[in-house]
Amino acid sequence: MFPDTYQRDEHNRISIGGVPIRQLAEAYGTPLYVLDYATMLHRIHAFQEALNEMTPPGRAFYAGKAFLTTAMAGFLNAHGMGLDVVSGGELYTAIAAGFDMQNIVFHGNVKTAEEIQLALEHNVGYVVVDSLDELHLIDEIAARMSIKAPVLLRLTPGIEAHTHAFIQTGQFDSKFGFSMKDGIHEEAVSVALASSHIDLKGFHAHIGSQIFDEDPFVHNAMRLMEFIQSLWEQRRFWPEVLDIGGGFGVQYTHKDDPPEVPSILARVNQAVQALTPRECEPPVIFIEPGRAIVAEAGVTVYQVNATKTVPGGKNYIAVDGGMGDNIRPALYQAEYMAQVDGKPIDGVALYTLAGRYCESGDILIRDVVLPPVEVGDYVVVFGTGAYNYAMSSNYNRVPKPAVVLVADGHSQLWVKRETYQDLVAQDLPWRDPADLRDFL
Ligand SMILES: Cc1ncc(COP(=O)(O)O)c(C=O)c1O
Ligand SMILES: N[C@@H](CCCC[NH3+])C(=O)O
Repeated sequence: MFPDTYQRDEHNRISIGGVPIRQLAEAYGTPLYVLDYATMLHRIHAFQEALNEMTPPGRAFYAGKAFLTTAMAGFLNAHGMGLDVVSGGELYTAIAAGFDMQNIVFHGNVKTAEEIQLALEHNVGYVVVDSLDELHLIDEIAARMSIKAPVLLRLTPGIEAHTHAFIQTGQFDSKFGFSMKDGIHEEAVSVALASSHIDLKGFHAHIGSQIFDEDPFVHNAMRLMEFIQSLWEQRRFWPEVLDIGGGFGVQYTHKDDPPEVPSILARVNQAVQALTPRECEPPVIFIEPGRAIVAEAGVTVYQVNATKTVPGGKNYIAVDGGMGDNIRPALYQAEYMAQVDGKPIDGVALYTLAGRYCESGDILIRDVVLPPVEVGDYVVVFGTGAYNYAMSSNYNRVPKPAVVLVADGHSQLWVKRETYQDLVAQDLPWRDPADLRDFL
């Protein structure tokens, strides 16, 4: 759950990437998202090594929804990672960063005509199709552009991964993709193969997020393989690509026991080889890890604003951030671990880490054992690299924190802290509705 470069010195001062947390807090303010370069790089290399062990070698497309900025896209591109985007905004971020567009898969259960056009104009590697309506729309746009759109069809394989219900996606009644239960997936294949503007490259199935068991990943690949075997037998169609999505679990607290990615990928490889007919080449396996690359690379630094003990004995620590920068506890009852900078690691009291937002549910950590905490202390919450900044909001008109990268004793700003001026930048002043000239 800690960044790989996490250290505590003899005075219990925490540093990440060789930079003391206190120094970062003083230089950039709090709350502050800190990302460790070394951790991200190690995770990327671990995925790449495991994928290179596969025959044919697999490919990784980092899921931008976990955390994406222009600098992040540039960093991924420089290290040969592909990118999974789910909106025009994520796509535009990749374009702005000069990302290799062939190394992009474009996802999402809703893609507007403008988004599809933008993706095709920039030659994205693959568009992952979610519905028959979308397939027809892509066909129409590709026909207008006189091109063949490279697509994967997203299937829902009926695999229920054991994770929070809100982050399961593989079950038959999911809003995503073509269910493999009622034949709609076969209809989609027929439409795709009949179109002269669709190039059906393969299939995708993502079963959920924060998954700890190895088996669902392997079963997902097997379910896809059985389907393409049937396509081969019935239509002599064999795909180039099978994309098994992301979802590799990470450690947020000591209770979490993440799976071994090399073992999952070796088992997937074995299943794919075994289920490939002799006349065919095994498809290239794509994966889309998001959380597993950034979650543990990130920490959030907060400053303690107040402490109080309420009737019943509960000890609150109120910090200067909360659900605006980390919605996951409120949304999924997600659990996190925290430490206090400059204080002993052994706790003496049970605390509730409360956020600053006007919601009783804005609790970052329900129960955390910490040393005595005082106003002004810096509290570090671990494992916040994924789906924190990405899901942040301006609730209560609180500006979003800065994001800073740390490496080898240095820091580099990746996203500036929002200002009050930024908050009002898109607002227009009040105008009297009586003056209709101001209205459309
Ligand atoms: C299609 C798809 N791919 C990849 C991911 C990334 O998941 P994770 O961050 O759990 O690896 C998601 C999110 O769950 C997804 O919906
Ligand atoms: N946002 C979720 C995961 C959803 C994944 C998107 N398919 C989380 O924080 O855990």
